[in-house]
Amino acid sequence: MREACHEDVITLRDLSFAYEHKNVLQHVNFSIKQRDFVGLIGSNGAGKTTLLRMIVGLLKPTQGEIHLFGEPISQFKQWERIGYVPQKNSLNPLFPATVREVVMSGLYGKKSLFRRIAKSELQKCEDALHAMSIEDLADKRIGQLSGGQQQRVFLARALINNPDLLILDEPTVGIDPETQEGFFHMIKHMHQHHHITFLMVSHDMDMIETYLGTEPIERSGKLKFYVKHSHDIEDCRETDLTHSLKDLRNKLQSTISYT
Ligand SMILES: Nc1ncnc2c1ncn2[C@@H]1O[C@H](COP(=O)(O)OP(=O)(O)OP(=O)(O)O)[C@@H](O)[C@H]1O
Repeated sequence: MREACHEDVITLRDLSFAYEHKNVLQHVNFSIKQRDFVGLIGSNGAGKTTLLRMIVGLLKPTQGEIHLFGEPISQFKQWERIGYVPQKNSLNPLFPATVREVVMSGLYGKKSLFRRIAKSELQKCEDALHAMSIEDLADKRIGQLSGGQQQRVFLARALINNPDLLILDEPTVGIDPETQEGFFHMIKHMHQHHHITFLMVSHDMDMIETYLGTEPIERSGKLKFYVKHSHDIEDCRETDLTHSLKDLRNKLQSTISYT
């Protein structure tokens, strides 16, 4: 069971980044504590995706430090604690994998792709498919799915390790408003009941202001950080992720369209 505490999950110290000679981020300082929900806002080109890519180790800062769960990123090895859903438009729609293969790939991390897959790992995959209500899509090619369905596949992939931290880069871009609403219900539920820490880039100011308040807690250049801390959550009972999401899914299906 995850404990509510004040451990820093992400610490950014004096972080700067430049692509060749173009400065994108300068002297960013911010920390995210366990079970915070952080909304990262900024105009196009402000450096939001660049920041997320540094946090998940895909880009190296030009200057400054990143700590993950208290460890310098260069020494951090527990990548299964972090689920990352990149921006939809950075994916290749012709990728020739099935939904199940994409979700399973979330388990591999930095381990070999060619090792034997254990029964327990197959079960984790089925649970993640089930939680996102996409069991019936498991054998379809990812490229054949709608934008909303693809986002659920990538969320299932990010959830397969039961992560402590979920990093989402504009998860609802290109998705219709009703599906967006269902999606936000779901991630709020995951935040409140599953003690997951969230870092989410979004342009949806309605959702950000409704859940995280109207004032950013921190500004850095063109970036604004909106935060809901764990102690602001009224009801934070923890329940089993798969079953709880199934319940939520049933409730949502009876009120709004969720596909
Ligand atoms: N691989 C790259 N090489 C050079 N410049 C890049 C590269 N990727 C991004 N940039 C530039 O860096 C800046 C920040 O890009 P980034 O994608 O981080 O912005 P963003 O805030 O996520 O924008 P958006 O809201 O449009 O997704 C932009 O000016 C972009 O053109």
